Amino acid sequence: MALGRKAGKAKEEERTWRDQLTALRNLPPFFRLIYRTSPSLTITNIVLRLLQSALPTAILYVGKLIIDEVLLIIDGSGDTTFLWQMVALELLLALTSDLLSRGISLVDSLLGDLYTNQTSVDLMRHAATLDLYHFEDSEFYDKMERARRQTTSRSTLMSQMLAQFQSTVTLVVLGISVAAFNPWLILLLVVAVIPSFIQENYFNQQVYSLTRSWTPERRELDYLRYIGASDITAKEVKIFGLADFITNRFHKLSMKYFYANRTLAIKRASWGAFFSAISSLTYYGAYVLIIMQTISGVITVGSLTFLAGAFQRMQGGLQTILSRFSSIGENALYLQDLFDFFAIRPLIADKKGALPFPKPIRIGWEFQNVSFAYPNTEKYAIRNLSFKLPFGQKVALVGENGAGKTTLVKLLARLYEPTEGRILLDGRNLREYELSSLRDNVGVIFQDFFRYQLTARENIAVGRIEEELNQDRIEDSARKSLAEEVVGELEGGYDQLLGRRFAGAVDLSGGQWQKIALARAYMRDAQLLILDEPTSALDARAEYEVFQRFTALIEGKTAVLISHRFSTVRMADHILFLEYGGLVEEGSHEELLALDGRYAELFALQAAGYK
Ligand SMILES: Nc1ncnc2c1ncn2[C@@H]1O[C@H](COP(=O)(O)OP(=O)(O)OP(=O)(O)O)[C@@H](O)[C@H]1O
Repeated sequence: MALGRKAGKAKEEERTWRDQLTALRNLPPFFRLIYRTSPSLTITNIVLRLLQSALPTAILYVGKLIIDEVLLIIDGSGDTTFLWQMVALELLLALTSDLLSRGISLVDSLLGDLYTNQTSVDLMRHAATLDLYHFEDSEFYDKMERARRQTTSRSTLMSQMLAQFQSTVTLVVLGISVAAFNPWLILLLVVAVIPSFIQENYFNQQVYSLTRSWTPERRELDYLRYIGASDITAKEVKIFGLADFITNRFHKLSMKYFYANRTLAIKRASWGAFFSAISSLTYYGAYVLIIMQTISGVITVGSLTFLAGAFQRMQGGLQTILSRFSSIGENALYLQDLFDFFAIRPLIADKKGALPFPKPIRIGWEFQNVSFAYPNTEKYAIRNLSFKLPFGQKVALVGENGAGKTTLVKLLARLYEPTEGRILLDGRNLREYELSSLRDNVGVIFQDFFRYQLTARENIAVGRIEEELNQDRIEDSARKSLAEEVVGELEGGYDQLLGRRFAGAVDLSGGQWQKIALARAYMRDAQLLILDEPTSALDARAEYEVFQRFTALIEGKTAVLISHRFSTVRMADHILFLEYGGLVEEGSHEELLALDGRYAELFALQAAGYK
């Protein structure tokens, strides 16, 4: 079944000649990208290559003049001064050619590095504009993975394009001079090279199809390599003895890919050898032709060396141009992946004439019959949810695992949009507000907040990174979130590198990390602050203290708290009890206890645990 699917997929991925030719239209925008990276280096590159492209013909021609002159001198009618002048000229040309080649490869590599950096930056910038919808879609990951690979390998395409231009000019110059002696040689050349070009092209397409159809597996291989040897997984891998499981899985999958690749490589090599033999045959055919013309006195011995040399160079040159052409076509196909990625547009974006976020908020939020299902799922994570969140209120969301609390928060922060129903803010749909000003005014600390392997200061400053240098604000936030005592114990204080990945870094306990992450909420200073269980690793007393401070310190702002601890939850003005994505009870702690429903039941259960 899986195999059948794979075969079907490979077919679907198969690229035709037409696709490859169509992909060539990616070259002009690609060239513009290169030019934009550095106009001066691009122009220098072209000028150097243009100069270099005339040199092979010139060197061969001077060689011909030298041999003819030597023969004349032997016969007694030559000009020795002219001969030495020509030898000196050839030396000069050879030196220039060497210098130009080195210049070209230097400019190529500088331009290539700049291009790689620039594309990586563009890629990161673009990825940052996309929605969570995209990041939860495996097809998107495949696309991003393919595009990411393009950032480094596409600088080769750049050199290829420029080299192609150079080789073509060289070939035209050589072709004109050879045709002046014997036009048939050109025909022979074409016969020698075209079939091998066709086979080359065919195999390039096959390789592309194979690589492309294996993207998910290659992603899996990368993933296995990562979990097999990473600071984050090392603990579990050891405890559960997973090393063999991971390496075996990696080995099996990588060998499958190897076999698929090997078959193709063998076929390619065999056909390649066959067509090379044809090329050699035609070269010797042309050689015989030129020798016979020399013997019969039609051309001089100097011309013989010129033509034999020029023919060989042209054959090599044409072969390179054609195979490079198919490799450019293939690379241009890969380039399509990069452009496809850049063409992905965020689904959540500003409408025309989007409104600035209200400052201050007057009324607050209202969920009207909101339902939401995650992409590619049928199941609703939020169902027909209606409630009001008045500005200034402290609301707690309660419910068992999977009840929809985090999802509700994501909707409130507009990381997702409701599938049905609407969310109003001050009477207007949340969609009508500018996304950037919304993000500025809504701060969320998630339960799975990220532990940046950066300094303590930076870990706090990410809450509002523009204030990275505002030490007072950072210290103030740390004080409020109880992170101050954590930082106080660090040898390097705020400059201490955290985590395990880099030298000199110090790792923190789960609770200490949470205190640091909570400081981000105070850095943020938004009108709506949401804490989605970032306190679960704190001991009961610390969590109580954190929330008590939190509600007191953000007086006048709206807060949404998620916690499984009722001692914390009861501090909220209003509590929403969610079950299966729907609202089942709401009210203050006392009201909900009096109701004696689901909330009271869970509260009693937890209280019993402490008795
Ligand atoms: N990215 C996702 N893609 C698909 N389904 C998801 C995704 N995230 C959550 N879900 C599903 O949506 C439902 C609600 O999940 P949510 O994370 O909102 O629950 P929660 O109340 O925050 O749970 P917990 O207390 O465990 O944090 C669950 O059934 C979950 O399986």
